[in-house]
Amino acid sequence: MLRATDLTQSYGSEQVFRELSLEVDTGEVVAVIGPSGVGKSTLLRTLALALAPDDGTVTLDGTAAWAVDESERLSLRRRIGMVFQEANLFDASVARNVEYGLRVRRSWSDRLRTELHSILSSNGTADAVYESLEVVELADKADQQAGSLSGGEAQRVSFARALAYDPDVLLLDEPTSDLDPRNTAVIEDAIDAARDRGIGVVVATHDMHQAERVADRVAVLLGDTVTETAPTEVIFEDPSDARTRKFISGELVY
Ligand SMILES: Nc1ncnc2c1ncn2[C@@H]1O[C@H](COP(=O)(O)OP(=O)(O)OP(=O)(O)O)[C@@H](O)[C@H]1O
Repeated sequence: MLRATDLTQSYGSEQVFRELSLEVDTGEVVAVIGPSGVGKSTLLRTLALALAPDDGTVTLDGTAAWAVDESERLSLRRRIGMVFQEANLFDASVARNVEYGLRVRRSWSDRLRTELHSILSSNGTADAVYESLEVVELADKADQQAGSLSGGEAQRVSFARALAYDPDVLLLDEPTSDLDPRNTAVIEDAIDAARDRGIGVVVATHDMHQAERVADRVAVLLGDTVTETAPTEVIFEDPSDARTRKFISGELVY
């Protein structure tokens, strides 16, 4: 569904990666693993259409994002949700924060506005808000102020907001890097739930165990490109690329 082909990306004269290809299908979880600073965040921002690649294409359902005009690209971008390493919540209730995902979506078109109007209850809180909060096991905190949450809970709310946004593709940039095992497990279950909803998920993580737990396929980003992409068990049990093998076995590879 989301397909990146032969991407090259730089900041000024500093090339981050070259000729990198990656795709994620409906209802599939792809993990991108690689050492710190290798370019995982840059790749996700490129897939999110927030950064134009120097070269290569990003297509969503066959539409090449950088070959269409800006308004069409914006509508492609709106089908992509993102969760960052740090939660970024407003000074409002948990429910309002999640509802924001719906509101953003609602502002897109009159058709959607009409559809969402029908699911919004009289006090302006949608069932979808609670459904999303249930996925991250926080429905009981819907009325609590976001500022009173722990860091892990706040990150779970960010995830719920991304789900309420109802994206076709969800990009997760180190979503659990600051979290304890309990909060990490909730987020990983939520990744499963996203997959069950048919969302294509790309998760960048430096945690190989996490990749092993959540991903259907793994792409290994080493040096300046993806050395190997394969089903998760192949990457961890029988990778074909020598550099992938070294990285998986814990050797430092840059
Ligand atoms: N906005 C920017 N301007 C210039 N250079 C940048 C910018 N963002 C990232 N870089 C550089 O690009 C390279 C890749 O960074 P990126 O954040 O994509 O890597 P990463 O794999 O996500 O790292 P980490 O796992 O530590 O978050 C790094 O050398 C970084 O310093």
